[in-house]
Amino acid sequence: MLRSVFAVVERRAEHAVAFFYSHLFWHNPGMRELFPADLAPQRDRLFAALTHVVTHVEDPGLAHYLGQLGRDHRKFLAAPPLYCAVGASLLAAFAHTAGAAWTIEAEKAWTEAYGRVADLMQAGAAEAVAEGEPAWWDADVVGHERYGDDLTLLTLRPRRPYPYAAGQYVSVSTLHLPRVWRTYSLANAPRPDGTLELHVSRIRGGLMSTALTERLRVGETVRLSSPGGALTARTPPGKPRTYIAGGTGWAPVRALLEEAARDEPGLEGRLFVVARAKEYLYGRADAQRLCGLLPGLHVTYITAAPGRPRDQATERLVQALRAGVNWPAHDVYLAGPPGLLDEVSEELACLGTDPVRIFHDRLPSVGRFRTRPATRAEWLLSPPQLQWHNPDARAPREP
Ligand SMILES: NC(=O)C1=CN([C@@H]2O[C@H](COP(=O)(O)OP(=O)(O)OC[C@H]3O[C@@H](n4cnc5c(N)ncnc54)[C@H](O)[C@@H]3O)[C@@H](O)[C@H]2O)C=CC1
Repeated sequence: MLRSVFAVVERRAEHAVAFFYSHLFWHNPGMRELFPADLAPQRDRLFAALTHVVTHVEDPGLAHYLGQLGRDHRKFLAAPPLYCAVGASLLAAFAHTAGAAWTIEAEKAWTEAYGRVADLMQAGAAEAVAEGEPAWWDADVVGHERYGDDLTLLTLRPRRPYPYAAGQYVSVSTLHLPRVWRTYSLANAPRPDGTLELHVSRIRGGLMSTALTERLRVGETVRLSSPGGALTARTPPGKPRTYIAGGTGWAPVRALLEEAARDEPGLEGRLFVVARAKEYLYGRADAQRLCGLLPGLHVTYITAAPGRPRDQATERLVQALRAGVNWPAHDVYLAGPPGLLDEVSEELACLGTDPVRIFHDRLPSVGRFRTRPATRAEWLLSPPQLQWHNPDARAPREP
């Protein structure tokens, strides 16, 4: 029942989301200020979350997932009245959009489902409060280094201990863009002094990357969410592995290598560092240093040929991967732009790497939100990619 109604609503997602926010803010004008000025990215997150729920209804892990989501939603100042108001507006949007599929049974099923979702999220939030976990971590900007026009290395010092594992990412918010949160990979393994490094690539039209590059200054404070991400898997000792970093995807790979240099300096593997051009290989010196500490790691740098488009570097990378041997034995850690992740994952699967041993996160690209497909044909031709901060991977996972 839940899925059949959602299938109809999802096909009219643009319309449903527009109706949902209009309904919410019309009936609760005070709640507008809880949301960012630009609601476009929100609509994808809302449907990403709903899609996750309806596709995992029978999954026993769903309750845990919703608990984590509730914990994480504290950074949006989500309190019980918001959960009630969102539920009412969501059901109104479904009723408006689902047409003949919105029967009495459908309304009952969705009302119960939303109630359960809201209860689990609020229970997760209450648990976090009881454990003393903050809604967000304030962190002081202690370093702001520019590399060329587009790249900034930020060093942050959280004001209280920030627990995370190498390879994870964090949502960041700054007062320059109230209520906007964007994900960035943490570029270092936990350090004794608690400082964190983020690599920010300025994206054309990207609000947050531009604010962090152009407007943020040393001495200011940013907010950090709890960490998330799938690069917390670890390869069993002795198993070979490959790290592939595209652009600022170097950040989480650097963190993983830092950890490996400390815990497993004898590891055998390959490292590919890919950038659009030579001057964008900002991690080269660091990669050399880490490879010095990891003598079994063989590094290859790949850039596009001068004057060629940046994606040519990916073609070159794919050729280099094809020249490698023994792919079925390797675990692969992959980070970079979504296009690179797709091409490389596909290629590695062809080369024999077990797809469940290819670890990557899909961080949302700022400024590239497309309209969602509205018809079955559009879905088929251009399936939506669900991209959002997934907090459901906090603790380091066992391999
Ligand atoms: N944990 C992760 O996976 C991380 C992912 N990112 C993602 O990286 C992107 C920003 O990175 P930049 O440094 O600006 O990278 P970039 O735009 O300079 O790209 C670096 C390389 O990635 C490849 N690439 C880019 N777009 C591609 C496409 N559509 N198809 C095939 N290959 C493509 C190209 O080889 C390019 O030279 C954002 O999308 C961000 O979300 C950034 C940091 C961490």
